[in-house]
Amino acid sequence: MRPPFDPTLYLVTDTELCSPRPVADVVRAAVAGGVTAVQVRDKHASRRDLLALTRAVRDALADRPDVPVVVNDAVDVALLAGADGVHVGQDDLPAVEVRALLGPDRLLGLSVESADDLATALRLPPGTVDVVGLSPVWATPTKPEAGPGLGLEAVGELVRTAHAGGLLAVAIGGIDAGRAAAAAATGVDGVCVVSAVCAAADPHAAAATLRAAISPAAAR
Ligand SMILES: Cc1ncc(COP(=O)(O)OP(=O)(O)O)c(N)n1
Ligand SMILES: Cc1ncsc1CCOP(=O)(O)O
Ligand SMILES: [Mg+2]
Repeated sequence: MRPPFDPTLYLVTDTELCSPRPVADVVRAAVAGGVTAVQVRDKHASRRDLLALTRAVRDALADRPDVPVVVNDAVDVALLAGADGVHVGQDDLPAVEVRALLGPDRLLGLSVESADDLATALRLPPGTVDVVGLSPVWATPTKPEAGPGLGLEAVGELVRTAHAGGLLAVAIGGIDAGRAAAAAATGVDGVCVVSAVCAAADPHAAAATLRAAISPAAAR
């Protein structure tokens, strides 16, 4: 059985943007502010360092078992760290093979950059993928190679198709406090942020502001 997964406010970490603060400290503050899921992402870390980073984040959330920790790209690290799942993109290991390594009890996220990507994801064996990351909603300096944004209308269409196929959908790319409500209004199950929290002077306050923008009634 998969762990509970509430992606309402999904933090994807960036070690450089968190610096000089330890990533685990930023994550802990952001979760206290309303982040509901965390993805450990460090494109410059060795596998060894990514493993240590993931363990540090898990330890920092030891009292928050309700907040899943997902590893970006590295299924080996996710398994070794006992993480709740892994997120892969179109150029990473194929989702079916990652699922075979992960087993049935962990979450698998897959990036979707087009209607074709989504159609391919929906043809995978049932239970392969849990959530698609619609990417990017807006162009973003955090990942310039992600290219131009899909736009809100296209994201809304992808969300409807993902839901019809039984998948959760989250939106990522260029989402900040000013855009979070519009991104959430597409019908996504959650919004993902990197710089809006990792580069914030006060990650707790940044998360609380995002959370209030996304789900005003549920805001703490
Ligand atoms: C939730 C979520 N969606 C999309 C991405 C992007 O993944 P990918 O395309 O593999 O790019 P990198 O993050 O590996 O640079 C994501 N990480 N999370
Ligand atoms: C990892 C990733 N995948 C698509 S866009 C992106 C980065 C999003 O960063 P930000 O929230 O700072 O725009
Ligand atoms: Mg990737």
